[in-house]
Amino acid sequence: MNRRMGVRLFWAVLAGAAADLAGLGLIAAAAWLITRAAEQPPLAALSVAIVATRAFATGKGVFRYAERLTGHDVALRAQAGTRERLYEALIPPQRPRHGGADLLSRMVDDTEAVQDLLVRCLLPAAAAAIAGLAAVVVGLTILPVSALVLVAGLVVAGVLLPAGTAAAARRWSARIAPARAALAGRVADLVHGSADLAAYGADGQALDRALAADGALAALERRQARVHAAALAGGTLVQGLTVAAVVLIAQRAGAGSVGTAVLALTSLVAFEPVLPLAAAGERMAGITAALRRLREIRATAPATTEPPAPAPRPEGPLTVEIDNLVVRHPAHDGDDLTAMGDASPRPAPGRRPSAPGDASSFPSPGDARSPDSGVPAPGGDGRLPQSDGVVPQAGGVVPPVGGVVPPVGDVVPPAMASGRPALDGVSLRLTPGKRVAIVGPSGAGKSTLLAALMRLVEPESGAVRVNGTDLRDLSGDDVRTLMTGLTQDPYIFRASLRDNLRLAGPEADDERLSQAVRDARLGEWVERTGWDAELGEDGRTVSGGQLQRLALARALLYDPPVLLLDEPAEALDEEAADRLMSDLLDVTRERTTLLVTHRLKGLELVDEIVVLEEGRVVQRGRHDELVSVPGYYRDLWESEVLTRR
Ligand SMILES: Nc1ncnc2c1ncn2[C@@H]1O[C@H](COP(=O)(O)OP(=O)(O)OP(=O)(O)O)[C@@H](O)[C@H]1O
Repeated sequence: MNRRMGVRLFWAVLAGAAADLAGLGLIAAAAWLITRAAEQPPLAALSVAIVATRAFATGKGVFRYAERLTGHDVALRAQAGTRERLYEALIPPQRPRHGGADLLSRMVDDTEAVQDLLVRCLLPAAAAAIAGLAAVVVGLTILPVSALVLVAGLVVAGVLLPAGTAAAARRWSARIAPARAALAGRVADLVHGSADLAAYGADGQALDRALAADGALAALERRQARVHAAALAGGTLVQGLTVAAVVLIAQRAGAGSVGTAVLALTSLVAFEPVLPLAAAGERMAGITAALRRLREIRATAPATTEPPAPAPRPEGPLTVEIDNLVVRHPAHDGDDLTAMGDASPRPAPGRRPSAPGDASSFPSPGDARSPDSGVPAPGGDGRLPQSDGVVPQAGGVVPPVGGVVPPVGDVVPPAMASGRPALDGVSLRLTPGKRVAIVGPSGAGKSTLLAALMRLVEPESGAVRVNGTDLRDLSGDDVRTLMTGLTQDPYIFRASLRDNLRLAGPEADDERLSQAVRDARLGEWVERTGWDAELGEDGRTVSGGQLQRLALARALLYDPPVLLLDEPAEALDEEAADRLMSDLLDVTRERTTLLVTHRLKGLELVDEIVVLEEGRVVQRGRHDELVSVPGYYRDLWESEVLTRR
């Protein structure tokens, strides 16, 4: 917290304490006034008390207003600052350790905890301490022994009870938080997976599971609410007992009716700001947990390290040299997203689970590729599945809720399981205008190579250089200005078609936009749909093929010096995919391009084909050379020719 915030907080505490003191003064003055008036003294003897009562009554309202204003001002500023720091922490490429629902709840609920910490805990506690102290001082001046009783009561209600509720809440939240996370995961599954659940008739089961999670959470919360009610009742009981004790002591000590009334009412009012502290203690447990979760996110190390003084961005025609590159993905600790019912956004419509002939696009760093579970190919012949776009599923098994259907067919064992690097000594040279295609079975490391080029993963050894400058010396943003393209699971925003495209070219005029959609073979659809048509969130109103082409149009519009394309024809039917690939090879002529693909048709036009297997280059050359020698490429080519017949 900076100095300015500290000063604001100080004023808020002062205003809160002044309001409580005014309340105390009001009761004390009123009590004195009423009891003294009963003795019928001359009016002049009451005038000070009358003025004081008025002043305290007005002051209480004014100070309370000032406290609310300054307190909320500080709290909202602190919350905004926390959100800002959280967003900043999320900007650099990171391993996605948290599911979408979890992250959203951290961004909304956990940052609100900062507001509660100030408004519901720290400010009231500070104000209550000052008011309590003042009440004790009043007691000390009238009857010191009554002040001791008051101190005891205030300590029980203001310290012991809140400590007890905080401890109980910690115990409860240890049980409630997982139950809440389980419910959030189930609900996210229902929302994002509704189409799949309906398709496999699994919606009833999923709904039952969500209802069971809801029931479990409700039962825990009911029990917690009982503890909460007991704590509140306990506070009121302590208040009553303390006041009764003070009255008894005052009477026994012969404090007189005025003194007794002042002591009793002062004690009663001193508890007013103290009693809510039991609830604050309970909230405190949730707040500390929320702050810990926020720190956890902020402490997550970025996937790559930015250089302290980035080198200038290389200009002109670019030559990219990949030199003996080794990349190893970090092991995932703890967050098993699929097992937890990962609530991350569903794959784009039309996307299928990773399967042979169907690579998912290049990953965000740390993307846990659960599809690559190493399920062996039926018959182990490494053949491609039929190319009608239907992915065979093992025995027609209903996909696990929140999980992924295991792929069948041509996959290499996951790098994680075998401890091998995802890329193991890959070298490649991309000169200006050269087009290179990367092919290989699922899990071979193709997407990892593109991620390394976009500086989304850190190489273990080797280097990627652009015009001689190591990517590690450039800022990540600069690298992604030079080399980018069709990303993994492209996202379509809830915005017009034009705005969705403009994301990649805010300055682009209509002609450039039209050219990009024509190049992505989307012209007809755009004409039919209209540039101003609103597209749904996550592309829910467009087909898988349209989404893919729209993303491709975006990449073409951005027009980076080195164009990276990860399975641009994914999710298209064979005819459309062939057309798209042929157009793509047309528009990328003379453009430095790295193309990851499982479709070999048209690759005779590229300058070099690199075959990756288990992170290593196993074949490289031109199409004609590769089909003339036995190996993965020729097998793939033959199976493609067979399936086209
Ligand atoms: N974020 C990650 N964390 C851990 N392992 C990963 C991660 N991303 C990929 N891997 C592993 O690295 C290896 C290469 O994965 P990569 O996604 O690069 O393969 P790919 O050839 O692009 O596969 P596909 O064709 O299915 O997209 C695989 O074994 C995969 O399990």
